[in-house]
Amino acid sequence: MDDIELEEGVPPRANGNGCGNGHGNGHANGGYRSGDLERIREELSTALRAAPDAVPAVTTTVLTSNAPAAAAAAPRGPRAAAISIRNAKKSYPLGSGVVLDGFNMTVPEGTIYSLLGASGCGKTTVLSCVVGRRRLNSGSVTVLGLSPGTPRSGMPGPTIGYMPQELALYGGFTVTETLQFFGWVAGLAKDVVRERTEKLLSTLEIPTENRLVRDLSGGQQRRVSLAVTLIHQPPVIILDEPTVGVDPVLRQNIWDLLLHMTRDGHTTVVITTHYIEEARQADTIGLMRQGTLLAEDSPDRLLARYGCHSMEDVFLKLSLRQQRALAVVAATAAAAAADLAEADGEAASPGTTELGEGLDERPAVLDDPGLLHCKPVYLENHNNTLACLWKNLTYMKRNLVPVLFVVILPIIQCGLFGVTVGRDPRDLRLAVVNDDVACSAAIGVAGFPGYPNNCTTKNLRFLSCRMLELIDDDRIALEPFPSIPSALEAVRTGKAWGALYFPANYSRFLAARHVWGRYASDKALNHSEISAWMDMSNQYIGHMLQASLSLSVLRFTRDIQQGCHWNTRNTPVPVRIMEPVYGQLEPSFQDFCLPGMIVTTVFFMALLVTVGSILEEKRDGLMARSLSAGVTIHEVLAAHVIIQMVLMVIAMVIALVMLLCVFQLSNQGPLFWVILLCFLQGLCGMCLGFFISCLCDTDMAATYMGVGTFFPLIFLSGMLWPVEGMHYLLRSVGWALPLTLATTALRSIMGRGWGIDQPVVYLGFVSTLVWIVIFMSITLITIRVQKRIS
Ligand SMILES: Nc1ncnc2c1ncn2[C@@H]1O[C@H](COP(=O)(O)OP(=O)(O)OP(=O)(O)O)[C@@H](O)[C@H]1O
Repeated sequence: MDDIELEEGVPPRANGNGCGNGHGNGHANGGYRSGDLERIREELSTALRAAPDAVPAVTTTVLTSNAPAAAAAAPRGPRAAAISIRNAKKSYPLGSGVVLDGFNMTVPEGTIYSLLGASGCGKTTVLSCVVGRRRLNSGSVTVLGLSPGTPRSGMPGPTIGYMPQELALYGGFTVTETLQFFGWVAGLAKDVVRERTEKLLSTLEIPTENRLVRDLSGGQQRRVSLAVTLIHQPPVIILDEPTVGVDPVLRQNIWDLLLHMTRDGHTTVVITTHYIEEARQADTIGLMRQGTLLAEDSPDRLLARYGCHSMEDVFLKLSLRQQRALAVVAATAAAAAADLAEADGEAASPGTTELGEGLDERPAVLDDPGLLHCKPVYLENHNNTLACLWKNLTYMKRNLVPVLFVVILPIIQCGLFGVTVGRDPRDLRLAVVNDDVACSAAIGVAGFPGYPNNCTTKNLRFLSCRMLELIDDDRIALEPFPSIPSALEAVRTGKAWGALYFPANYSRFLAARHVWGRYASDKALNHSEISAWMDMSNQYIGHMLQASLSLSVLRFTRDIQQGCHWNTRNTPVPVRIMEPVYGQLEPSFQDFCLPGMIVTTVFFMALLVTVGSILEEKRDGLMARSLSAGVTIHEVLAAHVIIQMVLMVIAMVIALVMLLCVFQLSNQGPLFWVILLCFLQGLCGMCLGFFISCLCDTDMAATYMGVGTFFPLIFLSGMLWPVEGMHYLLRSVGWALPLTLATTALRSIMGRGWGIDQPVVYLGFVSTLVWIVIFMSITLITIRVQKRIS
């Protein structure tokens, strides 16, 4: 196994940046054997155990603005491991391949550790596991002796200051508001935040005037992000590429600041950077490639060990070595796989395990009560919800769109509903052919003689004209036609919705029909009938015209009976329509739609505003940063619930005022139950909004989900059509949905005046509450699952 050629054919670098045969690590021909690796390992272990300063010493410097760091090494004894990662393995559920593959890393307490590696090698993954944002598939991470993510570890939270790679700032906040929020979350007093803000702004050269973060340059924004990380002076600071896009002088300032902070040995910094040479200021450099740590040691020792003049060359050398090892492993027979894997492991991470072994896993500070500020911060900050509430309010102050949306949308929606839906169609044309009498000119004008004292077949006249007068109202416009074919042609060509025909001597035969009753002749019966041809292509208009004609006939019959002093109960249809128990004799479609309209408005308004505000927070890692700072997801949700509830109440009040006061739509029931049910429906919409924003990361995905739920809920809720009219399978689905029973309950409250004691009403409340619990539960479960698999 030792004979495996690990670096055959790699030419030694001849120029100044190349590596010589440094410290026994390489052969003159550039070839390395796993035996060499073994030797390197042993040397490192021996050195580590023999020398008291074997572990990277703390570099101290004075913080001077615009001055290069005067790094004065102060040799110190072995350090406790502030961060220790052992045999970490990690892959993403939706990612391709293994990201961390047996990764080991040891960060001595009170030092700066610079993690270097190519893009995509897994640096951010390592850091996010350290701060407790993600979990390893296997292996262990300890920070100050505790596992991040465990209860009371303070991680995520104030123990660690984490500057993520993405900006993760509220663009609509000023710099001071940003620091105020994160200071508040960290539990700092206002004056402490103010004092530290001043110092950080001056050190990091951030513009002090009250500029919005989004109006700063990219570099300035990154410095604000760094200031947010440092504001609470955490014992462990994790910085993911803090110097990207920063001017070299300022970059040095940032390093000076980090060196200054670690000077007393109580603050530990892990930093990733693309500027390899700047990493030489770190106490320890970890070189990472393809999910494993190739080496970790002080910069000088790395250079000396590999005989290189620059860190780039050390990295190149180790990378080639790893590549060779991996190639050999891939090409070797399966029988030797176990041995090869061992060789590969040795080649891939020389010295890392030994370095780790040389350190005490349990931080010394945990046994030293004098070093309180190095202990994990077990803050239980009950102010987080308040801080999030303040943040949401400040955000709303800067983004009035959601507020305007909540105020204006109900006005527009209810206004449009009031003026469009449910209003009876007007001026529907009916073609009339009257062969009875020539009253066409008098249609719509009360110009006929009254009923005679003695109503007989002979002296009852103009009955067709009286009938037409009773038909005519705002909804129907009668138009005379000379003949049946011409009237039918008008219907066929869409000029009229129907045609009516009064036969010759209609008045006389109708009088005979009334006077003679069951003795009336067939001729009298035939000639006393009106013929009607309707255009039924529009169901609502067709039915409305038919109903209007039938009602007119009834009214007309009563009119004759009253005019002639006959018994008014002798009607052609022996059904007496009494005053309705609930509603009106001619119910309006508007009244039918109204409850569904209110419920859906409140429900979907709350859903939209919730999804919008949470996605806004998730975008650019904003929420992730708050969570890393110690805010819990429950606190984030609680702050949103409070704000959304206020917005919802405003929207609901506007909607109800518009519908009930402005348009005077009818509500027979107690307003209290109407308001409470609407409020709960809003809450229900909000909870569905939470669920959607948990599932979706982009506005587009959320829009698809929102629209995808809108239409099924509208159609199945019974808002547009009675649920009783649906297919029986759909009916059961419809009743189970969040809006259906609530709409039915509201309809019963508003239309029948029922209270909570009626099953239909309280079932609406129960169903809404059950859906709130369901949406909240699946949201929390989703959050947990996402956390587990992230
Ligand atoms: N959420 C995720 N789902 C799936 N794959 C992911 C996810 N996050 C990262 N990866 C993948 O994991 C690998 C390591 O990513 P990571 O961000 O840790 O690399 P990095 O070294 O920090 O890169 P860079 O220097 O460019 O930021 C990459 O291949 C990346 O595509």
